[in-house]
Amino acid sequence: MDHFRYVNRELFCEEVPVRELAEKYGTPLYVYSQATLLHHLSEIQTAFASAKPVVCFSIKTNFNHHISKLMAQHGSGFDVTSGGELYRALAAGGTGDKIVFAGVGKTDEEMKYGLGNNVLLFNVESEQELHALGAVAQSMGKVAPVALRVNPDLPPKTHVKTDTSVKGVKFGLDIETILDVAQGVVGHPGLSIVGLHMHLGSPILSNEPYKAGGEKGLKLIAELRKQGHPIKFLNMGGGFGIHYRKQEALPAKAFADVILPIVKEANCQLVLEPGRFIVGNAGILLGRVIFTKESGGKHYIIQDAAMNDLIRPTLYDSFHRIWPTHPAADLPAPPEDYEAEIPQTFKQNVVGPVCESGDFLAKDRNLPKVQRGDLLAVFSAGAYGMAMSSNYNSRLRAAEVLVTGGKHRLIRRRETYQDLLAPELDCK
Ligand SMILES: Cc1ncc(COP(=O)(O)O)c(C=O)c1O
Ligand SMILES: N[C@@H](CCCC[NH3+])C(=O)O
Repeated sequence: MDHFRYVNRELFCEEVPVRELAEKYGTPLYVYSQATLLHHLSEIQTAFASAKPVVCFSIKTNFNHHISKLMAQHGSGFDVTSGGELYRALAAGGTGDKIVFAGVGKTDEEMKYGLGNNVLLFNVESEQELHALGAVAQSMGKVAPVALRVNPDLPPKTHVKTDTSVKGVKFGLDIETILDVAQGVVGHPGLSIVGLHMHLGSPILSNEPYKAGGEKGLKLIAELRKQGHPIKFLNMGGGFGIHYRKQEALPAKAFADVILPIVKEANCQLVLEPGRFIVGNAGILLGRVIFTKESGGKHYIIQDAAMNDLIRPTLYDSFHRIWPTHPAADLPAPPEDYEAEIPQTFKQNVVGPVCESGDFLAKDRNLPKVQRGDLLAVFSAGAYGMAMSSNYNSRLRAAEVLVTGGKHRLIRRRETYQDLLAPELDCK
């Protein structure tokens, strides 16, 4: 469910017309619906309730402090992948017992930071990391709780740049070598191998990979226990897909249907690391049309949201629905099928002002004619949108607004020109 809908040809977020938000806070602007966020978190909590999972919101998808606080207040823990993310998780009220620390390149300092805050699990991705973590833990008089991350070597599931469980990616321990690595640390005084972790890729639109990965995991857990490792946790990661193009994603229950029997058979505590599923459809990006032009036979809409605000189309050729916030009387709300003939539309490229040919939000998209000053909504932008934004071209990062019911509040102010220079001016 999401709470962005057209009423009388005007786009609302919950009970607020988004035009009001653009007028008050300016553009480009990220707008989030609190009801959608909490609905998706609770959909996961409910679907997996019988296993009493530790749900760790993957903070990399959207690290806004106010969103993290909402997550913590509603029972979520955090999946973090850097010292900075751990800092944010703790600042939002997260506690170590519900934090998992992932990442292929944790530094000694980051390991110390995690150990000092008693994180639930370190998801360990290589033999060197395992030994380094053991040494750091010993130097602190601690034992590090470890979930070994396995790369279960499954067929491709998603975009080549975001598939994390095919052979040859940098993530996890190869399924062929993980048991040897585990054997090498039996009895290590600084390590306790208490879990198995996998994160298959993102976004995934089928539950089959979770079944296949989980079944491989079951065999590994049995072998690890034979080696003497007290495996208590099965962390199935994140990756649950969302609706980008149309109603194409599975409900959380479909993932629970395949994961719950595996966790039961493994006799483990389930850990999950969903990100996109919770926040992806809870956010839109608003851009205002600056100019339109024709060039080389193509029609361009140049608006003020660019690749530095939302890099997913540039990076992965990702599809985000885009539609005017005030479509004309005879235009529908965003169409189900942009490839089909839509009356009064023609193929246009939606681009930003950045000096790169790759700066686009949509290519050859059926869209109606727009004018200077019109507002466009880019849908499903709540995950990996603001989080992957940058100051490229010295553009100011967008503001973020959270809507709940008929109320709205700024949760990140727009950057200023002074913000751009500040870290440099700190260096005299
Ligand atoms: C280890 C790990 N866990 C969780 C996630 C979150 O994935 P998603 O946002 O698709 O749920 C990611 C990102 O893909 C990840 O790398
Ligand atoms: N950042 C990606 C997915 C990678 C997830 C991180 N492991 C996206 O925008 O879809």
